[in-house]
Amino acid sequence: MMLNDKELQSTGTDKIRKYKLTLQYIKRMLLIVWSIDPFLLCTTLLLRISQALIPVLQTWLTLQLVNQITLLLEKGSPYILNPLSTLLLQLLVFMASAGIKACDRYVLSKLRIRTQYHFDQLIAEKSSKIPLIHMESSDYYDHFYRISGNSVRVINLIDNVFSILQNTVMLFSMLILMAAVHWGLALGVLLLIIPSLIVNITMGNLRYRQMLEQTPVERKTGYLLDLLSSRLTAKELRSFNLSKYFIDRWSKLFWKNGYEKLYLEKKTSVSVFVVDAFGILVTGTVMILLIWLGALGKLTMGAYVAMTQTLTTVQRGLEDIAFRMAAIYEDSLFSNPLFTFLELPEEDHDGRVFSFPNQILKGIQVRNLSFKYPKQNVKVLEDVNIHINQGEKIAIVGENGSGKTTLIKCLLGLYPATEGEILIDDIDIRQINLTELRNHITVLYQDFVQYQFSAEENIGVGRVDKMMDKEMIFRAAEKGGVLDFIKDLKLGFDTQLGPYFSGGVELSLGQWQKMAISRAFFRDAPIVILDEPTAALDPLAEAAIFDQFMTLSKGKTAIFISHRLGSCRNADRIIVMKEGKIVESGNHNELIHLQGEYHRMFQAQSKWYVQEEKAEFSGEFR
Ligand SMILES: Nc1ncnc2c1ncn2[C@@H]1O[C@H](COP(=O)(O)OP(=O)(O)OP(=O)(O)O)[C@@H](O)[C@H]1O
Repeated sequence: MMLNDKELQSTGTDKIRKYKLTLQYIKRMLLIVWSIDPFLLCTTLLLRISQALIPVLQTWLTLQLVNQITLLLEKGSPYILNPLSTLLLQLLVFMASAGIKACDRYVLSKLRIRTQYHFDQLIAEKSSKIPLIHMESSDYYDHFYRISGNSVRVINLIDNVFSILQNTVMLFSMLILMAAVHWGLALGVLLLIIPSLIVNITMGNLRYRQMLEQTPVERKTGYLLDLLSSRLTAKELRSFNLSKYFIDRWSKLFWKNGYEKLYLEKKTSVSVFVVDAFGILVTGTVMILLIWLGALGKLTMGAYVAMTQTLTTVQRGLEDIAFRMAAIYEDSLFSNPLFTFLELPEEDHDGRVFSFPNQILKGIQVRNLSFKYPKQNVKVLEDVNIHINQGEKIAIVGENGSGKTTLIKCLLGLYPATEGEILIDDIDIRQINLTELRNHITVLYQDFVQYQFSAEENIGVGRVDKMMDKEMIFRAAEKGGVLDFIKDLKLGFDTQLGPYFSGGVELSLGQWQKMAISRAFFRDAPIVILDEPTAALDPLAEAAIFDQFMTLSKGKTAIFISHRLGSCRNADRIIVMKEGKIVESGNHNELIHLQGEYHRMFQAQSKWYVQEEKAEFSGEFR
């Protein structure tokens, strides 16, 4: 059962339930680590128990050694053999202890790396399966921020559980030894644990609540730092003299959280001091008890030395237990977002019982489609109806924000329709196998990815199963218009692109776009969608790319979005969108004759070109 953030903030109201949940988390984590490597887990357990028995053995040897040395001092050299053999034994125990510690360190490191791999893999897989619509909300990014780096807490938790076990075994053996001398000694050291435990658990709780509250501001400070250091923003920041403005904003946010953190640290430091002072008083009382026992003649020299040594060891062990118990509590709280994240709903594969049609016959039908973004009241798409025939080339045009990209994302099944449906050959896309649906559509977004990989991989990722087919990559590069420039690169298709990694060659935005277009050609799917991927190309290059797409996508259904209406003239049909609705539909000539929205936009654009032409003739542009 998962604990949500609100529940966690209600401290004091439901503590028992929270501690029960902590135990559940521990159990869950132990089971996960057990599933990762049971052998390593058992080895760690054995090593910790062995380590736990060393201090009692050492204390007993110290007791013997001091008594033997006292005897040697009193009676002379015939008594030398006993202390020498005890000393030798003690050295051997030290050696064994060092060996066990070294093994434990290595085994734990191995377990740590394997656990981190396991969780990072789970997080990566989960992230790739979360429906895109969830990623449109800031809640997702707050959540993701909270879990980043927290997978390491899982192994910390295991380490802490085992250390507590080790210390408990050690303490019991030591307490037995102390109680054998006097019961008051054992009682005194037991008193040390309680305040330390309370303070550490309370502070852990406060730190967790602070982390939850501070996440949004913390993310903003991170974002501002990224803006200040990123290559993508460097140009604009310098040109607009924005650095000081952003540094000031970052500084304010940093200190907002910084002061809150410092306040908590101050509270923690005061509490720790109070606990330490109490510890000193208890230790002092126990030491007085020892001296009193000495005065009564109930303590040998060896027992006195051993007891003071025991006192330090026990005190350290108790402090360690208190600290680790609090750490476990804190780690389990921090693991809560991790487990919640791993339980987020994934893209729905249920009910997707249909395969993608082998051959599309009836085309794509959008029926009464409406769509709202999460937490928004306004419909971004409203009652959209389109029928796209198999092999038809459709252009979608409209002003910024009219809903073109959102419509495409609905068509791809990336956003679920709020109302209405989308059918391919009469099959609702919500019922088509998701992998097949994606495999049959090539889509090129306006914000396509500039992969910092080789030129060959940049094209190859369009279709991973055909990535090794160099001939096919070559042809895709040719179609996308990048072949000549790739040939000119020093290492040809093997050249690393982008400036992020060593030896990388940066491309112009237009060249990156052509790489992305080649990738789309390489994918070779029956439905092709281009969401304004040619914006960085000059008008001639854009027209050429669209014409080439038209020719090369013969027999395929193609949908493309462009703001340059000249590029859409050759489309079979142009769909005009305005404020989330389809307001006009027809070919170029029909829409021009209609004298409506398309005509208005076309006139505005052509006027611009005509004016430019006139200006050039009259020398205004020189
Ligand atoms: N993640 C989001 N959350 C809320 N609203 C959004 C989100 N993304 C887009 N919108 C809104 O949806 C509307 C349609 O956006 P969309 O990106 O589909 O328009 P578009 O026609 O493709 O615009 P452009 O031509 O500028 O690319 C806009 O009003 C936009 O503000």
